[in-house]
Amino acid sequence: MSRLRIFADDAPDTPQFVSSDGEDIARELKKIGVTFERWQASQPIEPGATPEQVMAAYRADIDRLIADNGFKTVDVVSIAPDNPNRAEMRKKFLDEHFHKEDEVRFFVAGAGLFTLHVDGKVYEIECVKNDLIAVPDGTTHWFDMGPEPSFVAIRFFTEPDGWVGHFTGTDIAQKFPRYEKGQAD
Ligand SMILES: CSCCC(=O)/C(O)=C/O
Ligand SMILES: [Fe+2]
Ligand code: NI
Repeated sequence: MSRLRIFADDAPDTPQFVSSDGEDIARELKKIGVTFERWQASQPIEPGATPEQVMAAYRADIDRLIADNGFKTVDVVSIAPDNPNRAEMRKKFLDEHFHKEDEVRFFVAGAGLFTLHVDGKVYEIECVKNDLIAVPDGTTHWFDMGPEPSFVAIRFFTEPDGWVGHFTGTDIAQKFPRYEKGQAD
């Protein structure tokens, strides 16, 4: 089940808000310009499936999102717990950064932890299969797939270069909870 926790950015031990209700999560995130929707990831995909398999299975959803939003690039992050590069892949997103475009991700299997840092608050979102999240450009955040990652996410980019992260150099991400779970579905 997806879950949102909201903290003050100087109080990582004390969440001010906790909910796994989809409408609660969408309402709270809308206040900071984030879209959160639960879709239907209808095609069975296993973490570790190839990008080609994922793209083929979700072609209709991908084409609709591209047509509606003008995305220029689509890719897939698909990782199973036994991936030999998992520690390196996890590290890539663990520190606070932002993007110069919206971050649009559709989880079609497994789970991961997005944490957003906005106006003195920290929004920790466990995203699971079926969740679509769109984070506005410039929002500082980090993402933890956990020590035994297990998820598949389709990523949509408006820039032709795909994923480009701008790191802020802060240590805030190290003060907030990491993702200790693997699979959530
Ligand atoms: C959930 S997809 C992998 C993480 C990612 O693309 C990103 O931008 C994290 O901040
Ligand atoms: Fe990101
Ligand atoms: Ni990022």
